[in-house]
Amino acid sequence: MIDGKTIAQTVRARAAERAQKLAEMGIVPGLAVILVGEDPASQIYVRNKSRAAKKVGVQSQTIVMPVETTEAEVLAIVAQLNEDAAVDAILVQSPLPKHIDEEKVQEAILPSKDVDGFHPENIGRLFANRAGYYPIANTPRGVMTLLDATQQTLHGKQAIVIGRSILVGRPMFSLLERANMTVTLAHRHTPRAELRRLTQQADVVVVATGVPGLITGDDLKEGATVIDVGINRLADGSLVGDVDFASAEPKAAFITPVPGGVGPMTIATLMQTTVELAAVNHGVELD
Ligand SMILES: NC(=O)C1=CN([C@@H]2O[C@H](COP(=O)(O)OP(=O)(O)OC[C@H]3O[C@@H](n4cnc5c(N)ncnc54)[C@H](OP(=O)(O)O)[C@@H]3O)[C@@H](O)[C@H]2O)C=CC1
Ligand SMILES: Nc1nc(=O)c2c([nH]1)NC[C@@H]1CN(c3ccc(C(=O)N[C@@H](CCC(=O)O)C(=O)O)cc3)C=[N+]21
Repeated sequence: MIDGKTIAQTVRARAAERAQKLAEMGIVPGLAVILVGEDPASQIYVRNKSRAAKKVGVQSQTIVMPVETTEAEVLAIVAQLNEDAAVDAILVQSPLPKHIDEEKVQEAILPSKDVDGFHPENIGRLFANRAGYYPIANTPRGVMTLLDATQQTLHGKQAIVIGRSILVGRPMFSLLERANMTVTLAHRHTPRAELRRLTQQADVVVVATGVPGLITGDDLKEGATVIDVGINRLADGSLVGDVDFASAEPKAAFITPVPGGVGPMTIATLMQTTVELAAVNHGVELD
């Protein structure tokens, strides 16, 4: 079992240390989160994020807007936060209500404050494997930290990423490719039988679809590493991932639970990125 909570704690402690260093220079890392409407996964995220920010020494504010908010109103808030020197990092919760063009909002955020790494400029840098600092989406970045913690060799091995969103799947693909893995990117058009054939060959399986129980033990190779990104709230109120944990766990060498796996890592990595952006934006070099 990959203990996301413990690894997240280590990342958070390191972020707190760096935030402390910045505080000594009079710099308090600032994070602004915009939440429009009510998405269950986003609400969990917002709640846990505020708690973590307090512990790390990040000044966080959450701007909650009703579901009928217009695109112009969201863009106006983004413009205001872009100008605000106390804000180093801006996060607009995804998904936005359907009447708002999400891409337009993502492109309105200054690339230097783009804590999700959604801006095409930052995505392009990641995809092109550019050197230098730029923000990378926190969930896939956190997954790389979890994989690191398993201390296995990734290069030359096979990985499959299921799901291709800009939030998880696409940056995950780039990061695994950057680790010199051979990566397959699967999605809704991947035929079920083919998906199974591909996952059965993979050393690392990352599932980010929002489909509970999509991957079971029968889909996996013996000794695979299974990363379950999915967060699904069932009718009975329980929280489950996209992997059928009971059947997958005996087959896997390493597996992340839900809750307690990727979720806490996302939060910790968000704190890490916020502190990094604060340093970069103030021209401070952190060790
Ligand atoms: N733990 C964490 O920190 C985080 C968890 N999440 C969770 O991860 C999940 C995915 O999030 P996100 O990427 O934003 O979701 P999206 O809905 O944006 O994307 C889902 C992706 O899964 C693919 N997909 C859907 N159904 C299937 C299927 N049956 N077979 C293969 N592929 C499929 C879709 O394919 P197509 O492109 O063809 O439509 C799409 O690419 C959600 O449960 C979300 O709540 C998200 C972010 C962080
Ligand atoms: N712009 C944007 N960036 C995101 O990164 C983003 C987003 N929008 N929209 C929603 C999804 C979802 N997401 C989660 C992060 C952490 C937990 C989390 O903390 N999970 C814990 C908590 C469980 C609980 O509290 O019950 C766990 O899995 O153990 C959940 C969900 C980030 N997302």
